[in-house]
Amino acid sequence: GSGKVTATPEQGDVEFLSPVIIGGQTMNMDFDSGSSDLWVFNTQLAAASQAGHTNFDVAKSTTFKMLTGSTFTISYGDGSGAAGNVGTDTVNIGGATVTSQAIELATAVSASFVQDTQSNGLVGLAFSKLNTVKPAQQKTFFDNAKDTLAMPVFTADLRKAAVGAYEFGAIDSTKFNGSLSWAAVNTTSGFWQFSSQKFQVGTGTAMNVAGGQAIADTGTTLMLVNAAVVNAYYSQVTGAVNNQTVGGVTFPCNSQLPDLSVDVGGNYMAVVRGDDINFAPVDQAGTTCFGGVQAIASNLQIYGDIMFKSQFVAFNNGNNSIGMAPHQ
Ligand SMILES: N#Cc1c(N)n[nH]c1N1CCCC1
Repeated sequence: GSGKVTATPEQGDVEFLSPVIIGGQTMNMDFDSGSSDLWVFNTQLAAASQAGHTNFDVAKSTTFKMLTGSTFTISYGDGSGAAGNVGTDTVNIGGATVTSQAIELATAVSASFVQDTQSNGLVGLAFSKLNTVKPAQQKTFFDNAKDTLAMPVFTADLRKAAVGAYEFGAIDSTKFNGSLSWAAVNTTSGFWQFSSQKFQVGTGTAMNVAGGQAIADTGTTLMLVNAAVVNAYYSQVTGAVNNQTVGGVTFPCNSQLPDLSVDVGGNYMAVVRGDDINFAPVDQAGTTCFGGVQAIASNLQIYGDIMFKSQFVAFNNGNNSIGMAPHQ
């Protein structure tokens, strides 16, 4: 079969939320191709952490089973994290169903998750080797579902300030222009990682990023790239400054931003629209804006939602490849 759900952007496209039915309870969750734990807000959490959230209630599920002795602890690159215990239940995402999916029940979550009351947990869609459950590591929803899907794929169709979709088991070719360009994925790191060794600012010449690698990460809001890319890009933007106070490059909100093209697997240049790189104002007057492309001090670049807003992306675990094409 296959399963399709909406992907609804939060204010400012900070993240995208999708409905997941767990033991008959519908939870709006953040699908994250950069991590591999499925964890939920639930009634074990302190009342102050539960406030404003939809909280999964084990007692209301007739199919939930505790995995006695199992725990999870996850921390993300932005310093946020969650920890708790684990059970299994039936998970239905748009019709794609797994009957015994590990459900990680947070007993502690960091402040940024508590404050984000629209999100009630994460669905990790990276490779299961990154799952944090102990003593026995658990599989992701996609790993559990893939053999029952018509095709071992899922796709991300994320749209700027508009409702998009995640689909499991099918590739909807009406959603992208032309045909998908496929790149080999190196699964060693547990991420959807591919070679990305070139970039181009606007209509300029293509430049090299030595040893450039990138991961496709729906759980990251921005695009975190090599400092050489950041410098080359913002050198073309009048008034762009590296603003330590706000923690990255800002520029005048009325800037005409160039597109940024990045190499995917050596045979496709994914064009990220300049308009999408104007992420958000940092001041009340809306005169200074924060860039959607920022530097990361590592060779592993993180292509997050800023890229997904320009590119339809297919994740293929059949032959471990990633397909991209401009949105239709
Ligand atoms: N940082 C970070 C991060 C990432 N690289 N992928 N997903 C992330 N998060 C999911 C929820 C909070 C952060």
